[in-house]
Amino acid sequence: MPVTQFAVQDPYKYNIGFASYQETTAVQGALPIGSNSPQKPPYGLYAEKLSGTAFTAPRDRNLQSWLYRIIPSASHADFESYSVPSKGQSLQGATSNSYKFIPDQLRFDPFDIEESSDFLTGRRLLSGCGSPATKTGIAISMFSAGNSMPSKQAFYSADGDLLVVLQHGVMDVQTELGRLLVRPNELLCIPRGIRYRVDLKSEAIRGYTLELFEGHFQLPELGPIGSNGLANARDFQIPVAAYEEDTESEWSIVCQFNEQLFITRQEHSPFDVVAWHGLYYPFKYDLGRFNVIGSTSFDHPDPSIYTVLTAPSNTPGVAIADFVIFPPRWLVQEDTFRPPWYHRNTMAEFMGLICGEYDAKSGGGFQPAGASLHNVMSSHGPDSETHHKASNDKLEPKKIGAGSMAFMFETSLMLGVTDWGLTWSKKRQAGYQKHSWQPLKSNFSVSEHLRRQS
Ligand SMILES: O=C(O)Cc1cc(O)ccc1O
Ligand SMILES: [Fe+2]
Repeated sequence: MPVTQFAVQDPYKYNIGFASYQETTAVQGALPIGSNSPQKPPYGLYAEKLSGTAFTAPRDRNLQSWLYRIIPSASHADFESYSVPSKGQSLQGATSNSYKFIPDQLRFDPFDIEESSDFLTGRRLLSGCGSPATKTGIAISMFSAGNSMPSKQAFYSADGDLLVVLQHGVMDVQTELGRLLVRPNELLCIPRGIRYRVDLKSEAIRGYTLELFEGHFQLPELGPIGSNGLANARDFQIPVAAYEEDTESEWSIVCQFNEQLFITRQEHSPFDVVAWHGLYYPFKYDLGRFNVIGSTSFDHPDPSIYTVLTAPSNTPGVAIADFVIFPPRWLVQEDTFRPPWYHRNTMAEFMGLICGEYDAKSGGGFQPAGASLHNVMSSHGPDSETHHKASNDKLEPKKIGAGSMAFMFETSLMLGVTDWGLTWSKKRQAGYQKHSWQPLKSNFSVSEHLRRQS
């Protein structure tokens, strides 16, 4: 069900279309026509280019935007090192250097909401691989907040694109390129470098983030599915230009650079972009609009049919990160064990739950705001209870996952876990593997099988 049914209405206007060329202006005539950097841009604005790819990237991957702003972003003081005041482990305290790479299947209880935090100070690195300095890999964090970011503060990350999966609350996100309201079941993507701030439109927020240090997300190919299906390009929403004129107050800009934070100050709002055009911009997508495709005959398909976005590696068909969802859907397969099969995967699978119950893990151990990690080649699948039930269920058409939305960050990389995840957060479930799979008993009996066949 689309999030538009959600109680909090979205006051903002959007343009639409994944990877579609945009032009938007908050003041008529602010966009130069036919050129990008005229000698004198309209209204005395400064032209500034924002590159999301190398200038020379192939046309079909090239992401650039032209911003027309009141003061260039270059006008600021020196950067200084910055530590976030936080009770938990700060971004600086947990970096990729401290990852533990372990094969254990991991599951986490719902992560707490840290009321005293804001979106910036409330991010806790949980898992990842690679390094922003070499533009390789990803990082997965939990975030929670009970406060808006301080007024006159903005944040940007030089490390990579940020995918936000909001699990609770409502976020009002002011970006250089315009404003977005984000509610649970909506996905937000803020590309590398774009300045933004997060105000709360609810008492608290909580969710998951994926930082992509390399490349960008794109829609998966549809192949034989044809020209529509899964996440349709039309359903991606892009902010329209919205600026504030403030060349008096002191603003602080916090920057994440190679997992460290820096701060600089300037006497003008970073949200002064009056007009922009290009292909590099933030967007949001309502997961309720996902068009689910599935098997109408037999067998459980690979979860890749539920891919919303993929960030490809240089190896064809292999992703640095896929964002996959498990929306409500009908199961109709005949003579089929319908939950996911037992499997070992060369990709690592990090899962989270926005709401409801994940059909493959019903026993209550995988809860909204919790998580699981099944690393490279770590065996997993239905727990013994789910197996027993699904092997004996009557195979009628059945709607599963009503009111539920589970998701998976799937990556070709091995995922390390921070000490915050393993111990400090106190959310790692003891005995996950023991309770899920060790109770599985042998059902092997040749004579019983032959008896049933005769
Ligand atoms: O492990 C999981 O729950 C995720 C998953 C779901 C599915 O339908 C098939 C494979 C898979 O890894
Ligand atoms: Fe899996």
